[in-house]
Amino acid sequence: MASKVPVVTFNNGKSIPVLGLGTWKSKPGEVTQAVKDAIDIGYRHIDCAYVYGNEKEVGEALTAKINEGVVKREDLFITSKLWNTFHRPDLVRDALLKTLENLNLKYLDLYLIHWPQAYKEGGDLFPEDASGKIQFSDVDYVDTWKALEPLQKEGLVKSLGVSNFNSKQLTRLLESATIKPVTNQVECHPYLNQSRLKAFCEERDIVITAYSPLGSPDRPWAKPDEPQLLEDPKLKAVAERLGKTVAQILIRYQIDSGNIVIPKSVNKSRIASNFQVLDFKLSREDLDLINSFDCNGRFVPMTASLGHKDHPFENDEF
Ligand SMILES: NC(=O)C1=CN([C@@H]2O[C@H](COP(=O)(O)OP(=O)(O)OC[C@H]3O[C@@H](n4cnc5c(N)ncnc54)[C@H](OP(=O)(O)O)[C@@H]3O)[C@@H](O)[C@H]2O)C=CC1
Ligand SMILES: CC(=O)C(C)=O
Repeated sequence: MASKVPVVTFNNGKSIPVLGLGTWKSKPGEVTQAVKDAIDIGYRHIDCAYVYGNEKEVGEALTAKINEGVVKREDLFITSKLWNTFHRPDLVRDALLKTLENLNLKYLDLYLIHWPQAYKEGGDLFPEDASGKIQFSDVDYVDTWKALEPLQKEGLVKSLGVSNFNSKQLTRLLESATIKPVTNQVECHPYLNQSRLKAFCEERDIVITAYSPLGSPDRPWAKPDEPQLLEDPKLKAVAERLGKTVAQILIRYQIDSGNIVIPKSVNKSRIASNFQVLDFKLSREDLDLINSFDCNGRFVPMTASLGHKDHPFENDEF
C-alpha cells in the first residue's frame, strides 16, 4: 500500500499533494509508462504543459489508471500550463480546451501562465524570424489573467496560478486580479533557493512550486563543465550521513522548506526512490546548511526571451 503524500492547502482552500511527477523532456514513447508507474507507486500529482508535446501520452496513462480502477479522477491532481503563444485573451480558452482534450480530462486541478512573456501568436510554439530570433508579442500578462478567471468560474480549472513570475510582476497581477494565484512555479534548488521570492509569496499566501529540484541534468542546453547539483560533494556528504540519496535530500529539502516539488523521471526505480521521502525530515541545521549553498545558479534562464519587456529574470532582482 503506497504511503499518502501530505498536502498543502492553497489560499482558495483547495489542496495539492506536496510531491508530484514532472514531465518536461519525458519522451512521448516513455511518458505513458512513467505516469502509470508513478500512479502505481503512489504519486497523485502530475505536472504537465502544452509545450512539453506529450500531454496526449500523459492523458493515456491517466485514462488507463482511472479505467483500471487504480485511482479516481478526484484523487488525482493534474497541472498544465498556458504557453507563451496563447496569451492573447481570445486564444486562452481554446488553448485550455486543447490541453483538456490532450489529457482526456474534463477539468484541470491547476492551470498556470507558463511564463509572463508572450510570443507572436498563431504559429510555431517558438516563432522565429529569419535570423532565428524569437518573435515577441506585447500582450500583457494581466490581460491574459483576466481571460483565465472566467474559466475557473466555468469549472474548467479548479485553481489558477503563475510560473516564472518575479515579485514585480506578481505585484502588478495582484493589483487587478479578482482571483488570486495559488502558486508561483519557479526554479528552486540549493543553488537558487529563491529565499526573497519565497518570502514575498508567503506574505501573500502564494505557495512556491519548485521546478528543476534536482538541477535539471537533462536540460537540452547543459554543458559538460557546468556544476551538477546531484554530484555536489557537500550534498553527497549530507546524503551519506543520513543514509539517503542526493535526490531524496533535494526533494525533502523542498518539502521541509514548505514548497511543493515536482522532480521528473521516466525511470521506474528512480520514480520510486524519489517517492521514498515521506519517512524522514531534515533538521533545522541541515536546512540552514543546504540554504548556504545558494549561488544564484539558474539552470533554466530562458535566454531565448532575452530582450522581452516581460522577461522575468532580466531587469528585476527577484
Ligand atoms: N514552469 C516551468 O517553466 C518549468 C517547469 N518544470 C517542471 O519541473 C519538472 C522537473 O524539472 P526538470 O527540469 O525536468 O528537472 P529535474 O531537476 O526534476 O531533473 C530531472 C533529471 O534528473 C534525473 N533524475 C530523476 N530522478 C533521479 C534520481 N533519483 N537520481 C538521479 N537522477 C535522477 C532525470 O533522469 P531520468 O528521467 O532518466 O530518471 C532527469 O534527467 C519538469 O519536468 C517540469 O514538469 C521544469 C522546468 C521549467
Ligand atoms: C521546461 C519549461 O517548462 C520551459 C523551458 O518552459
